[in-house]
Amino acid sequence: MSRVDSEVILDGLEKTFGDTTALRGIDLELAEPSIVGIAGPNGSGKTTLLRCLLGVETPTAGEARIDGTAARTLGAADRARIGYMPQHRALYEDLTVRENLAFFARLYGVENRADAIERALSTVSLAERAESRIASLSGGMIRRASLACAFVHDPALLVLDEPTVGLDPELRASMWDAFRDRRDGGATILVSTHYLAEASQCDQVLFLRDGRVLAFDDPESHRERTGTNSMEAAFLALLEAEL
Ligand SMILES: Nc1ncnc2c1ncn2[C@@H]1O[C@H](COP(=O)(O)OP(=O)(O)OP(=O)(O)O)[C@@H](O)[C@H]1O
Repeated sequence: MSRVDSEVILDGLEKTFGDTTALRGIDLELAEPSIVGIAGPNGSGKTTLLRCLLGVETPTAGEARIDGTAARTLGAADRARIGYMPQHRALYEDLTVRENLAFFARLYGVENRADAIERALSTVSLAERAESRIASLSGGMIRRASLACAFVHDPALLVLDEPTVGLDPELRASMWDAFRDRRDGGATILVSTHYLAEASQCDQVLFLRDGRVLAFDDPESHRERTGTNSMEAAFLALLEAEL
């Protein structure tokens, strides 16, 4: 599949749920393939930001655009260029890993499905369990299967909501290798995390707090600007500077 880089724009994105304000005016522009971490404490707005970007949540004000198209008006062809791994399980538990992958490949109109499925299985090192039903897998294997389903159509934009939560260090490292592979192949990857140490593996990190952008930069610049030597310390310094 020939791929054109994906352009992502968040323009004054605001979202309220009743009395709760989840996003308070988020601006972001991404034009180059990169891994962008969305980091912040529980409830800071990470999932809401990603859901607005995907068009499954309608912003109260502002707009998210992918390649110039407002997220809430994305059509089937636009969606076929996007891969999404939600925070919660979204696979068919009674189907095998391979059957789930075949379902998503068909949904996205992948032409050479058998090859695409093998590639996705090997990316997440799950080929040996391809014929296992999802319900019989460990939590870590299910997360890898979810990631494979988000990858199977070789999307230009990948949106991953806490993809490594609950995984052991070895599995996490292999997931990050898979993200870098995709980035090197031209994809833009937005990945939310509340593990700040992990955020240092991103090309750029957007720190969120209470629905606001505290800072957006590459990890080294975050550390330099705050005079710290870890992402946790950088985030704490940014929080203190705000108080
Ligand atoms: N559908 C909803 N209805 C009401 N409030 C919501 C809804 N979705 C999110 N919120 C609220 O919006 C705020 C941001 O939530 P969000 O899930 O985006 O945060 P998060 O940074 O992803 O959190 P976590 O790290 O816990 O996943 C929270 O106060 C949350 O309770």
